[in-house]
Parts: sequence; C-alpha cells; structure tokens
Amino acid sequence: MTHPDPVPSDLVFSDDGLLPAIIQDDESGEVLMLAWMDREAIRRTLTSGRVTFWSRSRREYWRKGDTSGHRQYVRSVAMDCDGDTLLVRVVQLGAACHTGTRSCFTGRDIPALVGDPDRAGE
Ligand SMILES: N=c1c2ncn([C@@H]3O[C@H](COP(=O)(O)OP(=O)(O)OP(=O)(O)O)[C@@H](O)[C@H]3O)c2ncn1[C@@H]1O[C@H](COP(=O)(O)O)[C@@H](O)[C@H]1O
Ligand SMILES: [Mg+2]
Ligand SMILES: [Zn+2]
Repeated sequence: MTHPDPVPSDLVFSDDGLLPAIIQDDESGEVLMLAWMDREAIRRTLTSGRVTFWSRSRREYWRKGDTSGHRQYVRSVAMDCDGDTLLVRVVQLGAACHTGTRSCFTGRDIPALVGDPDRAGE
C-alpha cells in the first residue's frame, strides 16, 4: 500500500532543489532562524514532529538539536503565497542559533534610518 505524499505538490523549489524555511517561536512570535529544506527534509519535518533541514555545507540532513540538544518541535507549518518559502512555528529548546543566542538575529542590529508613518507622503 502506498501512502499519500505529505509534501504539497505546489511547493516551488530553487534549481538546487531547496527552499528557505523561516523558523518562528510559536509562543512569542520571535523569528529564530532561517535555513534550507529539500523535499525530503520537509517530509521529515511534516511527519516526525522535529524540524529537519538540508545542510548545504555538509551536504546531509540536519535534524536541529541532535548534537547541541537545542531541538525544535513542530507546532505548525505554512507555505507562503507563491509556495517558495515555508514558515515553521516551533517550540525551541535552548538557543536556536549555533552561536548560543536565542535567535540568529539577537544582538546583530544594523543601524537603519527609522521611518515614521505619521509623516505623510514620505
Ligand atoms: N547547529 C547549527 C545551527 N543552528 C542554527 N543555525 C543557523 O542556521 C542557519 C544556517 O544557514 P546557512 O545559510 O548557513 O545554511 P546551510 O549552509 O545549509 O547550513 P550549514 O551547512 O552551514 O550548517 C544559520 O543562520 C545558522 O546560524 C545553525 N547552523 C549550523 N549549525 C551546525 O549544525 C550542527 C548540529 O547542530 P545542532 O543541530 O544544533 O545539534 C553543528 O555542528 C552546528 O555547527
Ligand atoms: Mg552555511
Ligand atoms: Zn545563527
């Protein structure tokens, strides 16, 4: 008996067979990290309860937290409007970033001119 493929057929992969997955803390809404998935990593993520990426440098499946213990438990998965990006909401144990910060963006602000919506027309 064959099982239906859990990976939506309308996902759009890059020429390298990958798409970006944004990982978000399900409780706080904080964006934690972005990494890459191929079809098999998505299938594993959808069917195992744990987030699995494809590591471009190591060229292997990378189930987040297997070395560090900083595991990501799946709460929900969504595709974006044109099917080329995933949003995965997770329960994150410990730090999402391999540098030890909670998110990959923690403490890495780049100075930017702040826009003001109350200044009409600008
Ligand atoms: N654990 C991580 C890890 N956690 C979060 N990230 C972030 O994930 C993103 C990876 O983006 P890249 O564009 O580098 O994706 P990639 O080139 O496919 O990934 P790599 O091959 O570089 O790992 C970066 O923003 C990293 O900061 C990590 N990137 C790499 N690792 C490595 O993965 C290994 C296993 O770690 P755990 O899964 O936590 O046990 C360790 O050896 C780590 O060095
Ligand atoms: Mg890398
Ligand atoms: Zn990081």
